[in-house]
Amino acid sequence: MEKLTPPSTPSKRVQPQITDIEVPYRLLHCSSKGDKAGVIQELAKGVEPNLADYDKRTALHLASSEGCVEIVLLLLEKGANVNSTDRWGRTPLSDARSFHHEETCKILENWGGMDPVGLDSQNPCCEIDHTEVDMDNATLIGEGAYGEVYLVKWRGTEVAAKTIRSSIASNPNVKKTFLDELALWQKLRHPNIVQFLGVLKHSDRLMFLTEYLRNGSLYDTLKRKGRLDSATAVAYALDIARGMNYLHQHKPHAIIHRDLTPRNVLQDQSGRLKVTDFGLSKIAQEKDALGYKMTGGTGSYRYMAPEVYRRESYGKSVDVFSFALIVHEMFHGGPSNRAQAPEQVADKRAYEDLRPPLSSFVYPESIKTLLRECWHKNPNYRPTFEEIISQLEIIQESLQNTKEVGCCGWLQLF
Ligand SMILES: Nc1ncnc2c1ncn2[C@@H]1O[C@H](COP(=O)(O)OP(=O)(O)OP(=O)(O)O)[C@@H](O)[C@H]1O
Repeated sequence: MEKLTPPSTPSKRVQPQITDIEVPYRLLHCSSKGDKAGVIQELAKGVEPNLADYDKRTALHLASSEGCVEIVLLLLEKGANVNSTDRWGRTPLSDARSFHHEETCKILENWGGMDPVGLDSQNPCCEIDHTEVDMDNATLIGEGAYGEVYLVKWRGTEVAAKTIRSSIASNPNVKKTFLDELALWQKLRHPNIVQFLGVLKHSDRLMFLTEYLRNGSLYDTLKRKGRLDSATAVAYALDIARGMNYLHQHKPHAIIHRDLTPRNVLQDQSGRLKVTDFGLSKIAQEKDALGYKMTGGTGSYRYMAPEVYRRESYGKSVDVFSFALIVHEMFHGGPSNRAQAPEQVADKRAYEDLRPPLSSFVYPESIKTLLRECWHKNPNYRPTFEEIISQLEIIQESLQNTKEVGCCGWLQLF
């Protein structure tokens, strides 16, 4: 399976970077472990109390999540920003509330702490009574990195039931993160986003329901059909881009998928594509034996943006990079470098700037230009999904015009 949980033995080229960044991050590690002496030591060395990790999580976020009252007080006294927000717009108070650390909440509130995502953390996931789901007649659809997926009937309607392995769900923090992600997912409504329905209550396993998409994943389609014709590929690309644009424009903070792959794009009966499983890659970031792991690595290697592989800070454009590789596969009929191990592919992309080939026969010029922009090594040069949608709409129109003109080969128009 090519799913990346942070590699235990990262590539040699990654190693020196980790060593470099791990030193100041001891403050974060000690804060999450409740090691007050360690925190005092780090602060005495001059480590900045507002130091944040790749997800912009500070020592105060971590101590608040764990309810380490003394460390929270210490950090505040040393100048930690009580309202620093992480990548998902969460403050230390949001975290303390999520884990019901009442005393910590009071301290943070006294210091002026606010909780901008309060509604998220107080609005639990929609719950479905497990007796309403007919598990006796469930059909196994498939299995992914997180668990099995079944086709079941809920109130007489066919839906997909996704189970989460007990090895993952048994960790209370991971479970909490997971339920928070689902609570966010349940608020989303978009034709190109798989609809979340609810989490099962009183079930012996952690399980949630989504709409059932009977045509399976884009991965299955490409395996079955191979290369797609240009009109279909562009229509599919537009579906994905529209779903992703909705996630990236989400307020108050953007939702980054971080694991956009052909397996996470499903097709409904009418042929429309929908994006699924966003945010779930977060639960792959389990804590290491020391209690805190400094890593940027989540998602599947084959579609991973170079900055994620190199464990640098990253933003929404990591999804644009993955999107480009998916579009490439639609024209190509699958990954171009199937024979190579996914991690090796990611390594070469990250350190040798290698990208899949763009043969002139298969790829219209306009698509080539778009792909080069989307997988640009500099994340700042990659277009937003809004810009991608505009470009794809123009390409789609040109394709339609070409069809109407009929006699000329469509390649001439690009
Ligand atoms: N809502 C759904 N409707 C229909 N089929 C689904 C649905 N969700 C998942 N599947 C199918 O179930 C299988 C397993 O899906 P799952 O999302 O668990 O893993 P994956 O996406 O294949 O891999 P990974 O977990 O590594 O991302 C896939 O073949 C997928 O097509």
